[in-house]
Amino acid sequence: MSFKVESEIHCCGGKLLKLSHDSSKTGTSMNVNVYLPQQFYHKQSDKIPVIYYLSGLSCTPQNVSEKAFWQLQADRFGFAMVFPDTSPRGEDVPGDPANGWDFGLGAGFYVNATQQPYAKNYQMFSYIHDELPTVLDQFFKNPSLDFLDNIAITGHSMGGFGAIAGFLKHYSSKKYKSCSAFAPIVNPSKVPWGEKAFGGYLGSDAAAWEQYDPASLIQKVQNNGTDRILIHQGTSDPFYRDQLKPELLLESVKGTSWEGKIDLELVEGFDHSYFFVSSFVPQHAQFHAKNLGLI
Ligand SMILES: N[C@@H](CCC(=O)N[C@@H](CSC=O)C(=O)NCC(=O)O)C(=O)O
Repeated sequence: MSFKVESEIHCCGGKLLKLSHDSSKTGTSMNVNVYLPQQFYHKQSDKIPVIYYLSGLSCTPQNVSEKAFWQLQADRFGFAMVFPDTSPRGEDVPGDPANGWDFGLGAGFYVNATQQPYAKNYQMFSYIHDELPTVLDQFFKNPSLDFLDNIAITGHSMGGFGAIAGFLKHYSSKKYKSCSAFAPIVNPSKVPWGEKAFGGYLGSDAAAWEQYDPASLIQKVQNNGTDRILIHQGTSDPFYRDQLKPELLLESVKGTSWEGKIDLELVEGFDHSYFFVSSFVPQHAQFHAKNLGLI
């Protein structure tokens, strides 16, 4: 499995690599950006952990690379960042019949579609959590970079959903050392964006939806330790009350081992944009750096 290096850009103290590769899971070429921090180039670290950042609806890997300022934090703590794309793309990849931006191209929702015509390409869960880390590890073949073991996951909006779902679905194997999210869709089965995506990709079977819905998943996994999930949500986010509803996650964990372990920070006046995301990236970086053993 080989990546094409589309460009290599000096950024902060390290480099942003814009890569593409043929994915066996999606059957398409996939774009992914990787930031390697200054510690990688100056050999200040033995093993550099990786944070996977899942972007939101309509995004490519460029939005976060250009507007979230993760690179400064990566240099500060010594982790690398992986910014995957949000869906398969290409002329033969089916999109939204309604031509919306909340389904189809740019809106893969990080699930494995079971419904036609999406099942062939929209295998984003397997792509993100299995194929991508493996092929990155094989491509870089560098013992200083840890794409597989000491890793964390975060994301924004649809990507916040994808991060929490992926973290919880792999919780028994502790695949991800920590999880955080910016304005995530926490209960997709109950909101319009999620109903449209799950209906289209997974069909009408409620059990299939529950398999990915953080508000259901979290009730089935036992938190025996000190794990916490960090979430920031802007109070002026236009999607807060209809699509995101972070309070539903707090409700769902009442009486479970996760009660009191979801740190939901409501931040007054912030919206849904990358002005919001970038404002709280330093806090999320510190949270993950601690869980990844960097501080
Ligand atoms: N493209 C749409 C706006 C869609 C939008 O707001 N997307 C958010 C994520 S929403 C949840 O998943 C986003 O991150 N946009 C990218 C950005 O750079 O801000 C439109 O044009 O209205």
